[in-house]
Amino acid sequence: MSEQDQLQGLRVRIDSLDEKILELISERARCAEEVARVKMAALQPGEKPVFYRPEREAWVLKHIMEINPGPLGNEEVARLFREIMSSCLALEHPLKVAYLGPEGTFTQAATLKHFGHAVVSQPMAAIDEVFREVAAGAVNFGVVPVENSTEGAVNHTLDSFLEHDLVICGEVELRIHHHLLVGENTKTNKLSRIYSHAQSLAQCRKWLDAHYPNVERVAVSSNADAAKRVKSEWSSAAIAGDMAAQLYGLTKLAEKIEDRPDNATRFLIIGNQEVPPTGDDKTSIIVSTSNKPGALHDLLAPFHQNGIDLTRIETRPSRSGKWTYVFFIDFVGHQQDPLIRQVLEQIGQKTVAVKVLGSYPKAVL
Ligand SMILES: O=C(O)C(=O)C[C@]1(C(=O)O)C=C[C@@H](O)C=C1
Repeated sequence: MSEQDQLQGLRVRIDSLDEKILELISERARCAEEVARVKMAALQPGEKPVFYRPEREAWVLKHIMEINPGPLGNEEVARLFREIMSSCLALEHPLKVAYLGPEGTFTQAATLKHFGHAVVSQPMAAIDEVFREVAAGAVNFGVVPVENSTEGAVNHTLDSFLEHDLVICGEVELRIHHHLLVGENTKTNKLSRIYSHAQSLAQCRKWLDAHYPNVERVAVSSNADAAKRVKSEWSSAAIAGDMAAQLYGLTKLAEKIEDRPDNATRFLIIGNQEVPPTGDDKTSIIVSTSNKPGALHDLLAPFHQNGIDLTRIETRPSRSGKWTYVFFIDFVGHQQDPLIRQVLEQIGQKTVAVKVLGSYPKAVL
């Protein structure tokens, strides 16, 4: 059989499979519409419907990865189902999500990775604004960066939790690849400035020392802002990611220039909704202790005694007194698990105050 005939035969098969896939996706979407009707019908007077169910979404994605027969990889199939669910949810009720902008930031990429492309995403100028939009009910959820594997905690986010009463509903992790970007008119042999966010400059410090030791490094409010400036300046370059490069039509002079190849940032989804357990959850708490010797040891002992995995501990000034501190602690488990309840009670007896920021499914994608 000629190549042409073979291709013709395979394409006929693909067309027929696409039609079946479309039929099944449409049937799934009709099911989601039915789910929305059931949720609405079950509402008590004054109760608001909850369309977005992070615990269910985590289960669906994990299940798909478990039964994936290949040849597509697990991440690839999960990404496809992520988008199908995103569209189904938009049929039920379009979600509004605020993120740390401007457009083209890694936080926008994290938002789309977590919620899919069918959400209505709104860029905010600062982390605190994301918190305020969610608290005011202007959006359903917010997405903010909380820690980077190279540079550590994002203090603005931690501090905002001290000022707002919001719940952590999820987490998402994003591999961060930085590129050196230039515009069409950039004279690449005459670079005098490299713009980027301070954290990104820090994440590429060694690479910059080796390749551009004498070029001024200018910290700006975001990587997307850096990319925007470069468009109109012939002697500047920016360090930013793929989304910003695409958005501003820049080309890569050098790719993946981050000093650590495993550079990743963790983002939190903030909202007003408590998330039920999935069996594979994390919990985040804020604790303030008295300022006396052994206080931190007393605080951590119940975790150790009960075999609970701490995944992170961070200290910040409490803002309510000089030299007093609060601890942000993340650990494995859900606040409704009996063992975790017991640990939280024990901690409550030993500390000045404990506040649970939320229990949420571990990042799946
Ligand atoms: O199971 C639900 O509660 C749904 O609303 C359906 C569905 C889905 O498409 O599978 C859609 C949105 C939710 O966030 C979770 C799952």
